[in-house]
Amino acid sequence: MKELKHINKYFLKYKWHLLIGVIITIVARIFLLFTPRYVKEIFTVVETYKKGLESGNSSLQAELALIIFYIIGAAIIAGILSFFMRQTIINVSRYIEYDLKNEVYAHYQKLSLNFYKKNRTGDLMNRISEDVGKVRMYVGPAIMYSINTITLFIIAILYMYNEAPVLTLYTIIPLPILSVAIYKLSKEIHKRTTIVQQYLSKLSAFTQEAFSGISVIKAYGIEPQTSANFDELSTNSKQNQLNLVKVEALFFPMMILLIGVSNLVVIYIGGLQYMDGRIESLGTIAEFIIYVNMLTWPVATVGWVTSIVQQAEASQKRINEFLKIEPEIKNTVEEHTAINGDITFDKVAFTYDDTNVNALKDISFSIKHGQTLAILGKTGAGKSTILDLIGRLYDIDKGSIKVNNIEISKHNLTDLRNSIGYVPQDAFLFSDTIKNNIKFGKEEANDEEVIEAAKLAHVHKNIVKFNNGYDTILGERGITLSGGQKQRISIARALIKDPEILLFDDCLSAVDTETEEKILKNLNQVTKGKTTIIVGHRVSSAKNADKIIVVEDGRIVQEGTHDTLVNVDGYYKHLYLKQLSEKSSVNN
Ligand SMILES: Nc1ncnc2c1ncn2[C@@H]1O[C@H](COP(=O)(O)OP(=O)(O)OP(=O)(O)O)[C@@H](O)[C@H]1O
Repeated sequence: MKELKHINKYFLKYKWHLLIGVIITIVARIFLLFTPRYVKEIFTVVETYKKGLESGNSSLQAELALIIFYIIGAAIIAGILSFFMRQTIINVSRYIEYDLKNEVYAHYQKLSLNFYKKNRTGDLMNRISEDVGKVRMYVGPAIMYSINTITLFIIAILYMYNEAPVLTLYTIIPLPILSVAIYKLSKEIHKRTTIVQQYLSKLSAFTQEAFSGISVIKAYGIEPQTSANFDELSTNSKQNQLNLVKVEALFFPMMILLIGVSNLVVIYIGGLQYMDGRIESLGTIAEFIIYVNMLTWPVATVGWVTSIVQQAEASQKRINEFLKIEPEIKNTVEEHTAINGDITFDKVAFTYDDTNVNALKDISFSIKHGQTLAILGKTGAGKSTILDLIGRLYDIDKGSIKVNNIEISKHNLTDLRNSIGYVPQDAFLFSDTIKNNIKFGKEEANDEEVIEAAKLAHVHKNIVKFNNGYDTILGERGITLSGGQKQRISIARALIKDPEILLFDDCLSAVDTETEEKILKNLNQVTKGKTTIIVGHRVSSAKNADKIIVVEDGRIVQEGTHDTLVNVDGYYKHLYLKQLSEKSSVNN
């Protein structure tokens, strides 16, 4: 129960709902327990009548009618109260499920990128859905059935003991056996459920990845292998489900057997006692048979509830594992910090935790507010890493990064990120309209602003050609768009934000050089007064920059402007000449 302590704060939040639920449950059980007593009453009335103590038939009918009326009345009241019992306790479990899901989701969002690299998406999804669902079972049904059992047990045993103490003893003897048997069975069910759960987790992680990468799977024609892998996983999953069903199937037969045995005990011992005259009325035996049947299910639920609690504990443990993870990147400054866009890197070194790749070894440069910096270099040189560090997606190991002459860790993290318009290398679009994808950069933007941003990113003409224009829904990851269109929508998203700092990570790689020139020309206008960093592989995207740096293996190997760098031997001049000759060969 250590892990489930986490839920206590929610119990406290909904304490009044729960208290009302508990009271209703108790009252409902009291009404339910009227039935066996009235059944005994019926026997007594009939027996008394038969003994000829009653004077007339009509009185017997009237008395029986009254008792039946009471039984029906008590059953209706117990039914109505049971409805409200569920409406309170089960509703609370749904509220807590909702709160817990939101808590986990909000926490996921705070966690750093490293967390997402270390954990598979399917696993994250499972913990927020399946595991939270299991914890709900503890919050709702487990608590409801426990109160139910305790109340029913106390009241019923009191009534029974009062009526026939010895018979009570014999009646309840089989119940602990039932409880222990169900507990053992539930434990086995739990063990097998955990295995089923693990396989479901693997299956959903696999499926999620396969569908995200469906275009690659199709392009490589590896559907048969993927299907075979899926088949293997789902066969294992099915086998485990069958193993589970086998033990689950024992549950009801075992209960029916024990109820049968208990009934026989009541009839046999009750019969003997009736013959001995220790029990006055046969009604007592009927009453006890109803008690036995009423108590069997709650007693069985003791084992079942124990298993629910164990499962919830295991699930909450998995949830807590994630909730305990502290975000690596923390906002340490609550007050707002102004950002105008001066950026300085001083001897920055950075190693990715998960791969141990020392991506940046010694990077120093500075760029003033309103200037443009271009970063070039071979693939894997560390260019994207530099951009990620400006947005503080990771914290550096050595050196310092300052924005506005203040260490970035001393900036309010939200302000820092809000001041950045970032266009990633891999444009990600949500399954939503084009308009909303662009407005993602500025939710309150109006249609004119959206169109303006799309025009600047040179994608407006493409969008209006779609039947639904800006309201065109994009498939998952925008698969209905070309790579270049996706990149340009991603650029529009950054531009509409009108941020102080614009970071373009090789975001024109999928557009032709002609469109690139047009976009760059537009960018020249928009980026006036903003600090802009363009990462690329083409000289065309760097030549107008105020400063160019060439990165190689995590270090700056060249620094200058286009005019200075084309005159020095090195990567930039080489690239320039190569791209110049490619261009002239295309023109010829
Ligand atoms: N998220 C990450 N986790 C671990 N290692 C990473 C991660 N991103 C990049 N790396 C590694 O860090 C090094 C620098 O990568 P980076 O993406 O910064 O290079 P780049 O210059 O932008 O390359 P490209 O031009 O291909 O985009 C590479 O060796 C890469 O494998």
